[in-house]
Amino acid sequence: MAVYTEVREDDLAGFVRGYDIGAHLSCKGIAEGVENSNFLLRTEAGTYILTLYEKRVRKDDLPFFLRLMEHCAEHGIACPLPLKNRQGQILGELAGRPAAIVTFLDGISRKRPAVEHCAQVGDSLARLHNVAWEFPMCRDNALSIAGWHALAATADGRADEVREGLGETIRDELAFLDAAWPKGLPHGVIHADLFPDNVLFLDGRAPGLIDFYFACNDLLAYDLAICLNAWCFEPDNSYNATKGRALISAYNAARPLTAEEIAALPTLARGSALRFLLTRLVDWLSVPPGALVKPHDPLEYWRKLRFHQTVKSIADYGWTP
Ligand SMILES: Nc1ncnc2c1ncn2[C@@H]1O[C@H](COP(=O)(O)OP(=O)(O)OP(=O)(O)O)[C@@H](O)[C@H]1O
Ligand SMILES: N[C@@H](CCO)C(=O)O
Repeated sequence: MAVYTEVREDDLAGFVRGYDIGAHLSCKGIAEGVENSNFLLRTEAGTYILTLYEKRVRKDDLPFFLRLMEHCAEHGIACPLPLKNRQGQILGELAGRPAAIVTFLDGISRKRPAVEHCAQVGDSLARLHNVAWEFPMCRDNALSIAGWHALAATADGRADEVREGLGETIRDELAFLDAAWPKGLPHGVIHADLFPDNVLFLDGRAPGLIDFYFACNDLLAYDLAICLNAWCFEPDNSYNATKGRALISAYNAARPLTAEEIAALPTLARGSALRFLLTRLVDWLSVPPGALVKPHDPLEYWRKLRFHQTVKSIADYGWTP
């Protein structure tokens, strides 16, 4: 359930009056998502998403996320466009929280993506990178290699509660990545969380991309590695090379990978697997007994990591240049 902040009817009406979208007709909490409070807002002018940003999102980062969505939407990416209020601002305040209204995207997310969905995501990710290249603002990735050490320290001593030997695996992998992490690859703005629940498919148009709240500046091919992990494994954790080929080849067609990126992909995939293993592990260990929120399984990413540790080159992902 992702409605943490309740909004009083009169506060909502006042907030909506600040925009040129007519009076509000209904406003319903959205159950999906875990970070922020999201509402489906219907007004006389149409349907929108109202988001109240909760504690995990730093207020200082919000202009980056919202301006990035605006930049991408204005450059042809199917993503939410933040609305400007009557003062020309895209960020306001409601019920004591920073709040924004963005356009609603039609479409449905695919829990079990097919090969064609992987191809569409590869294409959309590359187009996003091409367009975000010119975005003038910057935000460091707090969840890149330096951040993984901090996360590992947070879970220190307790990883083995989840699986025996997990603590040692994490330490060894960090040591490997410290030595092997590539330098000098093309970098720019990345989405950094383009999982199936953040992509809305609709026949006849490019998929809609949402949830830009991890976006940051980092290696572009690292974003592809995140998608490889999120889209190309089956529920039994086996890697699907047909999906991998579709994803990488569609990405490469819209933004050709450099030889250095191709060589680095297995290392980037290991880093990405470790990143989600660590954030999931920290969340898993911090859930109080009896809590309603069901955290994501960290071991899913431990299994993915083990697969990437066996990969010799990009050909093992089903694609060759
Ligand atoms: N612009 C949009 N158009 C249509 N639906 C949207 C839009 N934005 C959000 N949603 C819906 O709201 C849900 C939650 O949104 P979002 O993923 O941004 O939330 P979150 O709290 O940041 O979640 P998390 O980080 O856990 O994925 C989405 O799964 C989707 O169903
Ligand atoms: N996509 C992340 C959750 C944060 O949005 C995960 O699956 O671990």
